Amino acid sequence: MLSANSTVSEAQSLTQLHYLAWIAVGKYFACLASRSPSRHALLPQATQHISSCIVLWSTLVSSRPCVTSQARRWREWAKQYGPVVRCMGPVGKECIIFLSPEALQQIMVKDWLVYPRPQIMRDILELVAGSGLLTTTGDAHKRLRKAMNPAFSVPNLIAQTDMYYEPIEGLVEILNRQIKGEAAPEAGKVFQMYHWMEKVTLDIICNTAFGYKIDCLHNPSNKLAVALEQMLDLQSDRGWSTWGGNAVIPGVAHALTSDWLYRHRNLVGKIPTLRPLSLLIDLLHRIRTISREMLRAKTVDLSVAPEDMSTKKDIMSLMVRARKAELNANPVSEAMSDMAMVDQVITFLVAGQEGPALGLSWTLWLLANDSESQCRLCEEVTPIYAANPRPDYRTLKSLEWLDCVANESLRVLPPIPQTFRVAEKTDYIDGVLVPKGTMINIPIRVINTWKQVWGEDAEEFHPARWLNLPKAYNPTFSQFSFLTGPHDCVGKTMAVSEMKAVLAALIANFEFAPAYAGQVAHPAAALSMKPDDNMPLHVSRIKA
Ligand code: HEM
Repeated sequence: MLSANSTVSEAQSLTQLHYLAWIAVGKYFACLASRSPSRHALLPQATQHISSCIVLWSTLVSSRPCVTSQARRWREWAKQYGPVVRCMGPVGKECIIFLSPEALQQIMVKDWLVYPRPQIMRDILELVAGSGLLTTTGDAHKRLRKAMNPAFSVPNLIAQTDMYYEPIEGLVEILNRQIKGEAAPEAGKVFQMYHWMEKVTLDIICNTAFGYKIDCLHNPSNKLAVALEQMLDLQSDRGWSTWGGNAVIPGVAHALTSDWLYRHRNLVGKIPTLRPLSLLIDLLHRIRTISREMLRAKTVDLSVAPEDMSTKKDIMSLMVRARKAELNANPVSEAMSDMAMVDQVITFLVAGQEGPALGLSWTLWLLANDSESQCRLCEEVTPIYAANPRPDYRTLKSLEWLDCVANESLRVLPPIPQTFRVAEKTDYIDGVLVPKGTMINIPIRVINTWKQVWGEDAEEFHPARWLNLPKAYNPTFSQFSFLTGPHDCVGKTMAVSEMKAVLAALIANFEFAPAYAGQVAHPAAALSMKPDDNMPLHVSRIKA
């Protein structure tokens, strides 16, 4: 076990410290305003909040290269000191990293109610993704998850797979057209692949989650696509430190989505340090307006044509239908309100688009740098694609090498490289005392590349390792990209199936290579791991 000096404070800019001060003041007043039974408990409670904010904040917001090097440092520590790393952060706040399956089982599964997502993380997620699965915990979360699970069941995913293909065919057509338009089409063209993956996955999630065709592949100025793209840019941009810092001040997240602040956003924008906030207010308003329109259209659609209801497989239709059935059976039941439904729309938009876009971009990067694996994938998918360019769920699942490639890419470069939990009571984990209030880092990328499980080449991309798994491999804890337990990723099966459908079509049609000699990856991590350079790759047509 390691007691290390502060790992997080070194890269903080003055601006970020300014926001830390804001958080501290805000959290302190929140505690004062809270209905705490004893005023004497207020100061420790406030200090607890403040220090949690500082640890999480400084981990996520400290400059992006620092996050990457910090992850690398943690990897080194885990290698050197074993599966428990205890770090002393700013203001004496502890953050512990656990890697062993036993510890992860306790935190994520057995005692999941004792280790929720930290409040600061939920505040930020609530702002961008609405109040939903990502932000609730305990009984409220259980109820919501129960309502959502049927939408992600395998029979429903089987029925949905065909909905992926209109956007996928649109993407193949666009890449083909742009390559043909080049002076020397046979030489191919460089594309910013992350941009294209963002578009195709947004089209897919709108289709599968809401039955709503936005076709942002062909309409780059689509209002929703533009707003979501700007929102994701805000996440990894320097603006993050501004809006994230303000979002955790109590009441601010709520205010940012209010009509009043929306009407006065230009005033907010006049204060230079608050300019990203003014953009955020505008984006949140646009996304919420469009989500409300989608929900209204859906509700009308389902009430006008009840006979069509059973044919609609998108997630929102299932939810509207379930709510209707619940209200019919019991008019005074606590069915989800319209506001709550809009929040679910936003949760799925945000969570359901970015993960697959990142997973696909990193997979293409890895394949571009491993021509042997790419060739083998091309040999596997080409005959399938020639027989039927819209392979169904079961066909995609049966492709062995495609499965190896998807698993290995998600293992080596997980779209969400780390997450956090907070201990709500004092207990022992892995024989180590974890005092109440301790921040727990779940270093997904470190877990996925743990040498004790995966061997000396754990950090390298070798899809073939999935054909002959190591003895120490544990199906739940050795590839942790979707976590496990009641808060694991509800969309994991959908995400993998969607990634496979896009990859099969791309690899059957194109060859991917680095955009230039000596190209290196630029992972920029805040909450998710985005390629900082939008992943330029050289794309050429497969020769017949
Ligand atoms: C490759 C793609 C994806 C990856 C790597 C991924 C990863 C994750 C991870 C690591 C979490 C847990 C976060 C935490 O607890 O801190 C999570 C949660 C979640 N994901 Fe995904 N995800 C992906 C795709 C999707 C898709 C396609 C959807 C929906 C359509 C989705 C919806 C959600 C939701 C709603 C949660 C919250 C679950 C809960 O707390 O009950 N994700 N995801």
